[in-house]
Amino acid sequence: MGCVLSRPGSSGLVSESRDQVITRIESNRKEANNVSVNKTETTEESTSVVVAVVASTGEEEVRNDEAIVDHHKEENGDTKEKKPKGEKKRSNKPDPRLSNPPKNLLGDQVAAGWPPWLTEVCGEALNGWLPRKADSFEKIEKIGSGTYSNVYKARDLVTGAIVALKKVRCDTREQENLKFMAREILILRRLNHPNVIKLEGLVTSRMSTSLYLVFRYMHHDLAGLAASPDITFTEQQVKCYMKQILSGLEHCHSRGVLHRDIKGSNLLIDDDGVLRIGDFGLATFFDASKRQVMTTRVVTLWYRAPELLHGAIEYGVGVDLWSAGCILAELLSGRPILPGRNEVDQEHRINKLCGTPSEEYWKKIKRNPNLKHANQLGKPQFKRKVREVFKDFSPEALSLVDRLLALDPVERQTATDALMSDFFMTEPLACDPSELPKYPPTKEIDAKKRDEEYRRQKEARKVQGESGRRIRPRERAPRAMPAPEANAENQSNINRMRLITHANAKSKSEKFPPPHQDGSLGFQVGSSRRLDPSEIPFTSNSFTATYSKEPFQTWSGPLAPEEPDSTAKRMKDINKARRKAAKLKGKSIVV
Ligand SMILES: Nc1ncnc2c1ncn2[C@@H]1O[C@H](COP(=O)(O)OP(=O)(O)OP(=O)(O)O)[C@@H](O)[C@H]1O
Repeated sequence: MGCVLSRPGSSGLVSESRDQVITRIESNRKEANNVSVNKTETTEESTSVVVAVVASTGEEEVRNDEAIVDHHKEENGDTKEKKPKGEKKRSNKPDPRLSNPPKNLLGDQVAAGWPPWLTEVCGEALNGWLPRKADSFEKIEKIGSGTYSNVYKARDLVTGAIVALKKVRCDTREQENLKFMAREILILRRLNHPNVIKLEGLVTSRMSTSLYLVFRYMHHDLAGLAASPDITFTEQQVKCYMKQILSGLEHCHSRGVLHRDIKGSNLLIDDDGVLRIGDFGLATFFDASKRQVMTTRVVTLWYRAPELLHGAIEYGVGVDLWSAGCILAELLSGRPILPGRNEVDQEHRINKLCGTPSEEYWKKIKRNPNLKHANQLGKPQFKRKVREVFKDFSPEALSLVDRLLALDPVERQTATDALMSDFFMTEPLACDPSELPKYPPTKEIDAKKRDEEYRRQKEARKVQGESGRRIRPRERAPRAMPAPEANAENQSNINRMRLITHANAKSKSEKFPPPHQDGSLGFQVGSSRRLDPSEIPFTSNSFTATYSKEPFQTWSGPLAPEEPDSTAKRMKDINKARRKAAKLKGKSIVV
């Protein structure tokens, strides 16, 4: 790439001046327009791109050594750029539905170093940015693994900052996948709030098919902290976390974004106690004033609102508030409150806790008329028991939990209303994030590593003929565990469904602990007894309920990267799994 200048006094990122960018763009425009999406990585670019394949943690990764350029021309989500004189004014009006940006803008972006496939799917989200190059970061270790991404801790060699690099799988043949990745980027660029993870930049190059999202490094996630046997939260700390979650949600909702996957492992926390909502992979734009049909296949099962389980295709902020209510009750009680094994079980648990939905409720929710819905007639009737089950919570906490877990989404009100509730206004007030304890690393992946190490040691002992059973630390006092993953609308979730199906043939679409592995819920491994919320010994003041001494397992996603696969094959797998599940359940399922 052409001239690269450092900008003194900036955040340390290396950038070009506007004139240089314009000159370079003009001189490269012709060449850029000839760049084809299908060119191979080894094609030589006039802008001195060197492509190297490096081995890292067993997987092959494409690393490009293109010149480093990246700057945020706008810190506050303002993507407007001044146009050179004489150039026709283009409308950069944001398009939530990712409609095509003007062709000449795409050309400029390719010239600026973005790969054409990326400009095609999310040109608008790239506005005002230039790509960072991969060799301006040094990978330290793998810290997370999601359905369609691997996350690495890395050092930004330009600024020295420690960052998280989320490597997303970008198969340019899979348009659906690209579309959802693009939506995540676009949404992240619209958001700017201390309690929402900020997309700091993108690492790619014109000829690259890989893409890294750069985020501030976050040391913990709430699922990891909550699952740690050594950590108990005080009410002040719970308030502090909840305040941050709700403030982040308030911002998302005010910008027309529904997160649709609020759960502990997506609530990232740094060493200063600041919580940021992360993983916008299932998020979507919404407009409360318009009717908008959306998928119900969102939100991890345990945190999924009843209207989604009931097939509502029109919904709003209530889905995130329900999840927030589940988290609040979980933090106060020390364990997940609605750990369903599948959708039917989840609905049943909700009914037992929140009461059977009324006729009014069914009239209100807008369900997909083309889908078969379970007949509600003849189902067991339950009375709402939220106030009984959580009777040990403080009155203010109970009142907020009761409101957030309302069956009618309208009654859940808004994040702003929740923030104004007595829970946050009465003593003990939320502590400041900086007053939260400094915790050792407690991510889900750390728990998984501990489990792997334990298994390795156990194997080694077996080989040595040692018979005595030692108790590993997490067996001593297991608490809330990270939840199973949701399935969802996008390809990544279709992939997820495939993996889940492989993991548990009985599962129609979810990954959940099978009965014999339900030790996490307070019962022995080997027991198939279900835990009813009413059986949980909740304590509101000490948050130190007694827990099972049995080992537990995390179920929040495969650690191994997925194999490349074709959409057709995936769909075949999914349909096969669905048929199998239907057979097992003895009824037909609408595919
Ligand atoms: N900014 C960050 N700092 C530190 N760790 C992070 C950061 N972002 C993500 N992680 C870790 O990586 C994991 C996976 O990230 P993320 O949830 O964004 O990916 P995903 O592919 O969408 O995952 P999933 O399939 O679970 O939804 C997280 O659970 C978290 O532990």
